[in-house]
Amino acid sequence: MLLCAIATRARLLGRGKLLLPFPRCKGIAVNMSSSRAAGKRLRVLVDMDGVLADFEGGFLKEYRARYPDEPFVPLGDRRGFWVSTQYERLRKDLFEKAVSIWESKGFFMDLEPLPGGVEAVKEMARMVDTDVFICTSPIKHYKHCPYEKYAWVEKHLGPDFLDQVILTRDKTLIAGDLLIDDKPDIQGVEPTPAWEHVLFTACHNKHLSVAPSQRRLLSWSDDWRAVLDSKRQ
Ligand SMILES: O=c1ccn([C@@H]2O[C@H](COP(=O)(O)O)[C@@H](O)[C@H]2O)c(=O)[nH]1
Ligand SMILES: [Mg+2]
Repeated sequence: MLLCAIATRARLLGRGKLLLPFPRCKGIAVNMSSSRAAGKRLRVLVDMDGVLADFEGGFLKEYRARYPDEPFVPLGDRRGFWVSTQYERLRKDLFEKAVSIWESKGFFMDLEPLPGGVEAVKEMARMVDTDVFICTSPIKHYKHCPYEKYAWVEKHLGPDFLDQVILTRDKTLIAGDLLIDDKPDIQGVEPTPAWEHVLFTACHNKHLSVAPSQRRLLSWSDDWRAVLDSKRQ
């Protein structure tokens, strides 16, 4: 109620910022960027690995360079989200070898952008009434990964985009209208996340049949603009 009253009396400033009109609050900006507060803004959460950055391709290239004599899984044979689990099935000790690749310095930084992803996110960010965030899970071996994820965003999307980065190991806690993500089952402590999960097609999930209610984005050449429009009121 109090917030409503404040919001009604406040003057809207630019992108979701309210400047309180009360003398004692002069100059205090309150962040009202949530779609609920602003009424009609669309909030899109975009995953990074497997959606913007080529995790699978980068992994296979590095793994083959480091372990040229070991068996490997061609991208066409990838099944299941966890690379490490499939390698472990190939041979037990390959689990650790797989993990050693993404725990290495430079792995996340050097991932190639997936075709069209950076351009799509930049375009989304320019759309009216649209907020876009990069929502990505860091690995627990935190020495390089979190830093390099920020560095990747700065390099490919620009320094202004650093404000839009959300690092979390539980995406169910993040509020948004859409989550574009290649992981088929996104679970966490929140049983009913606010977002609709749009499954981004990747080598490991392309064989899965999805529930009739679930939507897929086949690539960034697919009609992502229509998916966003379908969520606008
Ligand atoms: O076998 C694997 C494959 C990937 N990972 C890590 O999981 C996250 C996935 O993040 P998303 O935000 O869901 O894309 C990423 O940090 C990978 O490095 C893993 O731990 N094991
Ligand atoms: Mg992913």
